Amino acid sequence: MTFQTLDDIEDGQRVLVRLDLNSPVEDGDVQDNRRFDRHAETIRELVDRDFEVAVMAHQGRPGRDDFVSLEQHADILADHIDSDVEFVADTFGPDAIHEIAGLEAGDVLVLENTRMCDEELPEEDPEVKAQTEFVQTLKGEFDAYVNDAYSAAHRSHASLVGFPLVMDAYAGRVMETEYEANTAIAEKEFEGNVTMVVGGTKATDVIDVMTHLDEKVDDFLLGGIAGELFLRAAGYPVGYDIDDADLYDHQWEKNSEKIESMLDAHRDQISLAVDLAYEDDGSRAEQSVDDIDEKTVSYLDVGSETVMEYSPVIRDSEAVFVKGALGMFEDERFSVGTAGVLEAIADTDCFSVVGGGDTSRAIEMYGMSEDEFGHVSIAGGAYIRALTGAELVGVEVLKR
Ligand SMILES: Nc1ncnc2c1ncn2[C@@H]1O[C@H](COP(=O)(O)OP(=O)(O)OP(=O)(O)O)[C@@H](O)[C@H]1O
Ligand SMILES: O=C(O)[C@H](O)COP(=O)(O)O
Repeated sequence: MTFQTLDDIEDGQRVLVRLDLNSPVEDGDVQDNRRFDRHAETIRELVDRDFEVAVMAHQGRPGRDDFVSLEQHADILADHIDSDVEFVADTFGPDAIHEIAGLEAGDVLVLENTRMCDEELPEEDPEVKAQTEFVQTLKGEFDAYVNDAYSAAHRSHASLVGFPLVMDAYAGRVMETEYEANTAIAEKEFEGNVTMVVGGTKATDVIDVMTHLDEKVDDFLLGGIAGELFLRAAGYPVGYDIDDADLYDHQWEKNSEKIESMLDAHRDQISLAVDLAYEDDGSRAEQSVDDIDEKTVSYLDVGSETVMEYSPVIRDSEAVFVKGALGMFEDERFSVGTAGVLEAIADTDCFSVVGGGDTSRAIEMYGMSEDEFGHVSIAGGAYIRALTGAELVGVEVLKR
């Protein structure tokens, strides 16, 4: 192991712990998900070992609907560790310092959303982040820093990269497990076919992964919003915003050239949806992409014919990686694509990895279990960067 872990720290210290509790927020309600479950193991261990624990985490980004307080996260975490968790609506000001001072052995306190602190977000070098007032103030309150937020480790934000430069720093259990699994996967060689299912909402992530893995992956099966943008590049009248939606056009402007050249260079490797699903009078309806003359509805899933085409490719693969959902699976009507490919993977004995904070939620939601997959990562962006062999800044600073 290249960094210190919880095996290397003496019990009973005052620790500042960075988790990634970034979650889907529906109508203001934070949705419980696998991230709580995983991080609870780290926190439970710290509680059992009499540490005094203050938790830092982020939620959403300023300006977005999911940029909310961590008050609900503290309650959800309390359920997962089956013990009290206090919350303070302050990141590093006098209220936070007061609550931190009152911590006793086995106590857990969640500090307010780190992204409510101005010094957290701009991506800057770890050396710059280490000198912020945020880091300099909190470091004096603790004996050590623990980073468990592997899924945010691709961000050079103060709470992730500043503290390890000025404090004793350790990797939490999630950091350790995800790092080992994802690094091993990146180094693995496969003799048979390797397939990657790519979807979700983030076109840049999808292009990145396709660009870096085009030699390792034999077949890319596309869906989701990213898949629609590829259909647009292939000449279909889909993949642009209608009504007030803001999902496609800005991503198209940023990425169209890359998508077009990717499609040109790798047409044989890339499978696009042959049909798409939309809402019609409250029900699911499907349409072949060849029959779409003009986009008049929002497509929320790939169609059943697409799943029938993708499933045999998965069955014939030695390894399958998933990043991003093929549709808006949170609504059961539009879960056919995502649940269909996940079931096809679960039914074969291929090596499989499912990544993405949101996407991995579909596993239990549709009656499958984590054991049916090789590795289920709670990371999205960090997972695909790791697969491409890229270093994660939050991990690198822990190694120093
Ligand atoms: N056609 C679609 N319209 C609207 N939403 C879609 C569509 N297809 C997929 N999605 C959404 O994509 C989301 C998952 O993909 P996304 O890439 O955003 O997250 P992720 O894979 O969990 O990764 P990360 O952890 O980086 O957020 C799901 O919440 C799903 O609802
Ligand atoms: O949910 C994630 O993928 C991580 O928490 C990083 O969040 P961000 O993409 O908003 O930086």
